[in-house]
Formats: sequence, structure tokens, C-alpha cells
Amino acid sequence: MKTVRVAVVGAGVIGFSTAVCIAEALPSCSVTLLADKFSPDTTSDGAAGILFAAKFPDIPLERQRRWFKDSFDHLLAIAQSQHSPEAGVMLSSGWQIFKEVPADKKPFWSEFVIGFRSMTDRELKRFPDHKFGQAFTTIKCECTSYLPWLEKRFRKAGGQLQQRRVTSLDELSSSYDIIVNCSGLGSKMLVGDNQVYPVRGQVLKVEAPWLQHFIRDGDGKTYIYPGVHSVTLGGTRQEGDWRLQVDEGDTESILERCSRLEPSLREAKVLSKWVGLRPSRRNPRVEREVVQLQGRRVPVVHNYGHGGWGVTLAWGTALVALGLVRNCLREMPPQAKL
Ligand SMILES: Cc1cc2nc3c(=O)[nH]c(=O)nc-3n(C[C@H](O)[C@H](O)[C@H](O)COP(=O)(O)OP(=O)(O)OC[C@H]3O[C@@H](n4cnc5c(N)ncnc54)[C@H](O)[C@@H]3O)c2cc1C
Ligand SMILES: O=C([O-])CC(=O)C(=O)O
Repeated sequence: MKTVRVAVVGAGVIGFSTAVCIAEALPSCSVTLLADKFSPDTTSDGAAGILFAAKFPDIPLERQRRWFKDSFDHLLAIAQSQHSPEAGVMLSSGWQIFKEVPADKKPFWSEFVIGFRSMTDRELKRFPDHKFGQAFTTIKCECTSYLPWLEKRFRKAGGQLQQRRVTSLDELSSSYDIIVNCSGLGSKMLVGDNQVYPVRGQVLKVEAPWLQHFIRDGDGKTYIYPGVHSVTLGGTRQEGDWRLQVDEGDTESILERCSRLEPSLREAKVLSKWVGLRPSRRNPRVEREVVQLQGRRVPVVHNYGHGGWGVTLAWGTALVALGLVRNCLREMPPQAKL
């Protein structure tokens, strides 16, 4: 019997991953996912969705490796199954290239992706402005397909959805026993976290079906990611910039930078332009606290602030959030679990 009422706030890749993990693993919980925006209108929907990460400064590397590995293994199993086309999850091979040789030639996730190696001089000849490169196969997870696929999985596990803006956690305190906060940038308002801030990202979708390999400049500002229906060109990383409208200056700059790496893109038709705000934070917040809401002590599990790496780390941090919810259940007074 479902006796513990869990609210998950947020319907991006973090909220849905977390809600699925809880609904599938904890049959004693009835899980409701609440959000004001659902796919295709979340930040997650516009992400290129490439599995790739930078280091967060204050989180032990072992923990970050675990997040990456758990996510990679979860998505690799989907990419190699009959679910791959519906879920929008596929292998993607290509190159990350650097104008200067980086101090860290082997990123912490290099052993989890497939076939990681340094590029040969011959391969680098294509990129005369770049001195060093890495070749590997990773995963591309397209959230406009993946989120509806997770939603189906969530419903199948008994989960329920509610479209609604939550203005304060107080609103949830009488209807839920545990609150899981996956509201991304919304956490600034919802839990008053001033450490979370936007990093604006603009991308274009172009028609270039002849491109099969990704190319990413190591500075993180220019990238070309071939996908199922189009190729994503990026990007920008504008800190503290809340503008959601397309900036035509950025459009020109993205086309110019990407075409310099891949000249055939000068012929590609632009299909769409999109802007998203990465929910950035010095370190993601994946932790539990107990909050006093309307006179009740309510456990709140936070899982937000993944910046430019939310698709990459979603399943890994969702498993951690699941563990934190399990701990809440263990510590609940027996009558709450009846
Ligand atoms: C241009 C661009 C490219 C990117 N490319 C990649 C990539 O290649 N790989 C990668 O790993 N990551 C990438 N990212 C980063 C990735 O998009 C984010 O890390 C990820 O989407 C964060 O997911 P989220 O679920 O936390 O947030 P969101 O997708 O923003 O979801 C937040 C959810 O919370 C809800 N919400 C917020 N506040 C409230 C409230 N008060 N009440 C109710 N609901 C609320 C929202 O409605 C929404 O449903 C990219 C980002 C951008 C902008
Ligand atoms: O940096 C990348 O390659 C893609 C990405 O995650 C982003 O734009 O946030």
C-alpha cells in the first residue's frame, strides 16, 4: 500500500529522473511530480544533451565520477536497446579540440566514455588553429524525446503529474510527507538560494545531414552536435544574463565560429534558434534538510544546480536523491509509514 506522499517539484531532466527513480524503487511512496513547465518548454528540452562534464570545485572527484558513471551506464543501456529511437538516446562519436594543450589531458570521465584517446597529428590537420584534441564516443540524449519517455515510465510506476507553479514549499506541507526539490533555476525563488544563477546559452538547429561527428572546442563556447533530426550549433555562456530572447549578434557569431571548424556548415539551412538559462551554482546541491513548514517538520531533499551538465549527471544525482528519500523513510515515525 502507498502510504508516504512524496512531491517532486520540477519536470526537467533532473525532476523526471528523480521521480522515476523514487516511483520505481519505493512502492510505499505515492509520488506526484509538480511543475509549471513540462516538455517541450523546459531548459532541459533545448539542451544539446551530450554526455560530457567539467569538474565542480568542492565535490570529491570520486563522487562526481560516480554521478557520471551511473548516468552513462543507465543511458548506454537505453542507447543499446530497442528503446533508443523513442527515448532519443544514441551513441555519438567525435572530437574535442583545444587551441592550447590543456593541463588535464585526460578528464575524470575519460575512462567511462568509449574509446577515449588523444587525436593524431593527421586528425588535427583539419583544425589548424588547434594544437591538441581528444577523440571518443559518448552519448547524446535528446530531452524532447527522453522526457516524454521518462514520463511514460513514471506513470507506469504509478506516478502522478500536476501542472502548477509552487510559490512556497509551505503550500505542499499539508499534502505531502517528503518534498523533493528539482526546480533548477527556480530554486532561487522557491527556496531562496542566492547561489544559483543563470548562464545564458543560445543554440541553433541547422539542416546538415551529411555531418556525423561532433566537434567541440575545449573552451566550451563553440560546438557542433549532430542529432536525429538536425545538428545543434552553439553556443554562448553568458553568466548572470537572464535574457531569453534570441540575440542575432549571437546567431552570427555561432554560425561564424562553427563554420570555421566545419566549413560545409556555410551551406546549412538554419531551422530554429533557441535560448536557455543553465541553472548554475558553484556546486550542485544534492542534500537533505528538515524544514519547518506550517508548524510541521518536513524533510526536503534538494537536487538542483547542475549548470551545463544536467543531462550528463541527471541519473547519477537522481540515484543519490533516491538514497536520501530512503533515509527520510527510515527516520519517519512508524505511524507515518502505516
Ligand atoms: C544551450 C544549452 C545547451 C546545453 N547542453 C547540454 C549538454 O549538451 N549536456 C548537458 O548535460 N547539459 C546541457 N545543458 C544543461 C542542461 O540543460 C541543464 O543542466 C538541465 O536542463 C537542468 O535540468 P533541470 O531539470 O534542473 O532544470 P529545468 O529543465 O530548467 O527544469 C526545471 C523544472 O522546474 C520547474 N519549476 C521551477 N520553479 C518552479 C516552481 N516554483 N513551481 C513549479 N515548478 C517549478 C520548471 O517549470 C521545470 O519543469 C545545456 C543547457 C543549455 C542552456
Ligand atoms: O558545453 C557543451 O558542449 C554543451 C553544454 O553542455 C552546454 O552548452 O551547456
